[in-house]
Amino acid sequence: MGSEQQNSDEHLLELVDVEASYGRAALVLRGLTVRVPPASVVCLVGPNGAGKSTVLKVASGMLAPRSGLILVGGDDVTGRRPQQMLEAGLSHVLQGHSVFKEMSVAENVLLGAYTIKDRSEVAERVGFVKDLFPVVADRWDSLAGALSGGQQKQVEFARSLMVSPRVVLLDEPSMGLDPRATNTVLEQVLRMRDAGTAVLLVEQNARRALEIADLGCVLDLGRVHVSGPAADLLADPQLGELYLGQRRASGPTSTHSP
Ligand SMILES: Nc1ncnc2c1ncn2[C@@H]1O[C@H](COP(=O)(O)OP(=O)(O)OP(=O)(O)O)[C@@H](O)[C@H]1O
Repeated sequence: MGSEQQNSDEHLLELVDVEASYGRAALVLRGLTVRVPPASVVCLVGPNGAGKSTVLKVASGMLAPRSGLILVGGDDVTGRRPQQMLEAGLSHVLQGHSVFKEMSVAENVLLGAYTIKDRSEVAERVGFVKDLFPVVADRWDSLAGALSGGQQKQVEFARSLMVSPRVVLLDEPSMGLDPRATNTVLEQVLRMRDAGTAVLLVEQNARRALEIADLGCVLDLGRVHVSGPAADLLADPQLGELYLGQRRASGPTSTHSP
């Protein structure tokens, strides 16, 4: 485990030495490096205000970095706008709920395909997301507002996959869901990965998210404090105590307060 993931040609998304702020306010990201390999779930954890959501905003072009590089498949996309980031292969599922409740599941999902002109490609993608998310297929003609919170989140996932992204950026997909719905949503995250889409995940439920992630990055004060295989982060007692809400079974209590 190290303070930074190793570089390689294999990464789909790389944020390298990124600094970012909101307007002229103080830096929120302070030289942060995060890399997402293919076919992986990379989870960002850390205390409130560490900058996790900001990493996703920078990656999707919602917030331009002050310095540093953003690479997609090795191509420099630094400074591109959200539509261009989408075209480069980065699809952002924002925090909170973004389904249009008075529209059908079908209409919500097809909103994700508005840039695709080829109708056969749209049909192919509809088939893909229906296979991946059975609830989307089963409730295709239902009003989205009639679905549970966890089901609505899967509609958002399906919408984000319509453009065949390389990496999906998921910001706290379990927010507001009960433990059972959280488990369902996180299982669907794994299905997305297994179907070929890498995932950069921010989750309030850090422990549960690391249990399903391949890699984890612990952020603190806008930097990567430590990163590595998610299982290693989970097994580290100090990280558990400081960042994952877990007390050590014995030994002195840390005085750190992240
Ligand atoms: N739109 C904004 N304008 C100004 N400051 C912002 C904005 N969004 C976030 N910030 C500030 O940036 C810092 C990092 O916020 P961010 O949401 O990225 O943290 P986070 O790690 O995702 O935290 P949380 O777990 O609470 O969502 C915080 O100090 C926050 O107040």
